[in-house]
Amino acid sequence: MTAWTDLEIIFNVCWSIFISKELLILSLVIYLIRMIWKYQYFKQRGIKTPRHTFIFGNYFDLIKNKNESENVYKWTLQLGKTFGYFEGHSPVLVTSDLEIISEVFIRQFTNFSARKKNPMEGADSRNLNHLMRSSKCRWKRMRSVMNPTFSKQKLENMGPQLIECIDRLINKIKASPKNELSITKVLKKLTMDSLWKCTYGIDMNIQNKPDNEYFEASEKVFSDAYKFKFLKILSIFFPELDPIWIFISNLEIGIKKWIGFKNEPKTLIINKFGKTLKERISNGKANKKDYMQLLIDALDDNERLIKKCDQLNINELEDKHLEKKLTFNEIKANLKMFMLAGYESTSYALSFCFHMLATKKYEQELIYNEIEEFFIDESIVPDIQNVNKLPYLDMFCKEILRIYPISRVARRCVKETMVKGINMTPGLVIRIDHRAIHFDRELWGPVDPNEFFPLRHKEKRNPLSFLAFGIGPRICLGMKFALAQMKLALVECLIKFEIEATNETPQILEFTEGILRTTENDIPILFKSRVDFKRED
Ligand code: HEM
Repeated sequence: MTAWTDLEIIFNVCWSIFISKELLILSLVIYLIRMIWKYQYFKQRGIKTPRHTFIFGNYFDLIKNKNESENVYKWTLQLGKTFGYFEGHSPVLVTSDLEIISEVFIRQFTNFSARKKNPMEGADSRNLNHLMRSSKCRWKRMRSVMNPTFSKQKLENMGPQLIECIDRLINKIKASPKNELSITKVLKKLTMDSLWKCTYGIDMNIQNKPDNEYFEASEKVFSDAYKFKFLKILSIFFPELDPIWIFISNLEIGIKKWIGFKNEPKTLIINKFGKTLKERISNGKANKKDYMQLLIDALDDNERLIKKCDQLNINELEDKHLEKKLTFNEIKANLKMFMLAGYESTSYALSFCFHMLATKKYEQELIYNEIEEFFIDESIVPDIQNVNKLPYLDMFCKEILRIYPISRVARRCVKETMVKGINMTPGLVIRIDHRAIHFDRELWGPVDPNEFFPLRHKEKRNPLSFLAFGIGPRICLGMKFALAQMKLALVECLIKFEIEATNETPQILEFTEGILRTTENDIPILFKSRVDFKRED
């Protein structure tokens, strides 16, 4: 009802100021007819949908209990591997059919080079839209600049900084009362500290700063994603009017700032990066080879040249014609994106690992024995390369991400095409039901996929069956860094501590979904100093 009331107000204002009543009524009628026609999208293609309502589509069923993945999976069980639903009147095709996934994400990638977006994000080519939100040649240009971020050599160089950050975590554990810690927040600080140090070359020491303004702002970006926001909802139900919603949102931010409210978290973060960036540029070519330097080396404010490259056809774009350049604003936006993409996801993956080690002691024993055997010689200390030589640990981390996938994987069609007999048109979102794939008996059996069983990764599986980091050219850019950090932190902690559950540690994790799929509550863990780690002199 309120949505209608607000629309009425907007229409009334437009009415009295700009346009005639008749024109407005005609526009409204055309809009409603278009909406009715849009609801035919899947019917015209012979694709099943759950029952939906006018205007809202399936949106409220989708976000019910803040658990989108489970709701989507329930639809898969009812409707089969491929079906459609509506967010407002925007169609979303859900699939766990590997043939369709392979076409969309790999073979026909250029027709699906965009991600699912919130209408409030504006056009993919908007100046402040970063790698995650860009598409076509703009995405390719940005990705080609960032691809070397975690090359083998660069990752090796990051090793000592990463270890320094993990040492801070160990000191935090040692200093905690009764060695008991709620780990989620602590690990978020670890992963943020590491990203600042390893990829931006700045030692923020966030782990030892209780109220770091920047950390709090980043946390707020994620927690805000769970909050009901009227403008966001309107933009989902009436995406064609997004310029209006974006304008109102910017106006709201502007007014808040003007009357002295603290900066909105995203603005605070981007300003911080703008300042850091200017400092690094004015210091001349710093002797650094990190992510920030990669972006700075690509800095070019010849926007005309850059935008010309973005207009090219991605299918015909050869590497030699690709301008590996970024504007100042793009660099700022990407610095912000990279931190948000990296810290929360890795910290939750690590939290789930600690929870598993605390609640399944035999898993801890298996990993500990592997570590003890590998590092028995005192001259070998854990580093970013050798932690990759522990096969059980590797399988353990992958199994964690199989049973607890953190991030959704979806694409948006940018060019009309046929996929497995389905006509897909620009704007259609194709979303993978990763819950269905990660728990598919044919792909992950014979041991019950509902069981936590790392050894299942020993067998060669279909490469499309593990989707924790996505697939195809837009696969997670930070995958190697995330895994290295997880393994190094686990090895360092297991050498020093036995990990145990406390009376408050939940046996089963309860999930909630905003930008990522995470746990609602923090996870308390007991770290008991280890006395049995043996090394040969
Ligand atoms: C365990 C930790 C992580 C998980 C589970 C994860 C998962 C994902 C997933 C599922 C995607 C979407 C891929 C697709 O659409 O095919 C993604 C994209 C991305 N991730 Fe991660 N990620 C993690 C850590 C990181 C880290 C540490 C960084 C950076 C430091 C990072 C940076 C990115 C970026 C930049 C993209 C966008 C790539 C593009 O659009 O081209 N991620 N991640």
